Amino acid sequence: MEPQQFHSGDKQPQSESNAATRTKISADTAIQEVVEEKNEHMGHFDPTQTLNVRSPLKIDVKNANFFYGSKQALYDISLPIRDRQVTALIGPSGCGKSTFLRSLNRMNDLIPGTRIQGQALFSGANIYDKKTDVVLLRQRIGMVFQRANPFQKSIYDNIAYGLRVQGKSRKHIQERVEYSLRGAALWDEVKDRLHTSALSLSGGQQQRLCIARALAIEPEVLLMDEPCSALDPIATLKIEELITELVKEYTVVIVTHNMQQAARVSHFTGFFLSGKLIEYAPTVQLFERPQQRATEDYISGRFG
Ligand SMILES: Nc1ncnc2c1ncn2[C@@H]1O[C@H](COP(=O)(O)OP(=O)(O)OP(=O)(O)O)[C@@H](O)[C@H]1O
Repeated sequence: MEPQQFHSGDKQPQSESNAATRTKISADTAIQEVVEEKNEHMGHFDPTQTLNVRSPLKIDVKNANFFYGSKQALYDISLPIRDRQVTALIGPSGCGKSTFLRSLNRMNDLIPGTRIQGQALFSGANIYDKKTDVVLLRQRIGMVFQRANPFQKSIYDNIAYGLRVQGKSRKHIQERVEYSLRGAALWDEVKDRLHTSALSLSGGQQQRLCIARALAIEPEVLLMDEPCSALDPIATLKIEELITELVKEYTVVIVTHNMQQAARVSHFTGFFLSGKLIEYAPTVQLFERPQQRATEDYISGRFG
C-alpha cells in the first residue's frame, strides 16, 4: 500500500456555515502562509517521506473502554501506535481524544472515579493493569500539555528537577540539561541564561522547555495534548519542526484540533467521534481517501 503524495494545503474546508469553522479556516490559513514563508529556512515538513507502515507497534491498544464514574467516554477503541512515527488524534471537542491520550500513561488515574477496561500492550505488559508501576510508566511515556507549565524555577532547574528526584549525579544532570535543551531546539536561545527564571521565556520557549523537561528523563514515547493551541503561528511551526526531528528517536502521539497540523506532522491519524474511533489510517490516506462518511464530513469542515 503506497499512499499518494499529499500536500498539506490541499484539503480546505468546504462549508463556511458557522463562525467556528471560519475561525478554524483563518487560523489554518495563517499557519499555512507562515509555513510557505518559512519553508526556505525551516525545511519542508513532509511526513509522507518518512511514513513507515511496517514500523513495529510501540503501543497496541485493544478494545479500550473508559469511564468517568458512570459516564462512558471511550468505546471499544483499538488503535496501534507505531514506533518512531507520529500518530495524530483528531476529532471534534469532547470526542475523547485527550481521555485516550491520557490513558496511555495513566494520567487519568489522578481523576477520582475513573476506570478503564481493555488492553494497551507496551513492552509486553498491559499499561491498564492495576499492577503497572505508574511512576516508571510516566518516565517511559512522557507528556506535554496544552499550556506550557514550567515550574517557578530557573530554566536549568526545570530540567534538573526530575533527574535530582531520580538521584542522578551532578555531572549526569549537567550533561542531560544540555542534551535535552538541544533536543528541544532551545539550547542556543537559553544557553547564556540557564539560571534565570523559566517564566521569563516566551510562550513558545516555555513549551519547548516543557518538551526538554520531558526528554530529560529519557522517555520512549512522547504524548502531546494540543501542544500548540496557545502559541502563535511561528512558535507553532517551531514545535512542529521539532516534532519532525523528535520522531527520529521517539514515538509521538499528538492530539490536535488543527487538521492541517495533523497533515503537516503526522504519519498516522485516528479520527474520534463521540468516544469512538471512526477511522485510523496513514494520514495521507485518511485525508485524501477517507473510508467513512463521518471522517469525510469532518475533514471537509461540515461539522466540528
Ligand atoms: N474529569 C472529567 N470528568 C467527567 N467527564 C469528563 C472529564 N474530562 C472529560 N470528560 C468528558 O469526557 C468526554 C471526552 O472528553 P475529552 O476531554 O477526552 O475530549 P476531547 O476530544 O479531548 O475534547 P477537547 O478537544 O475539547 O479537549 C467529554 O464528554 C467530556 O465532557
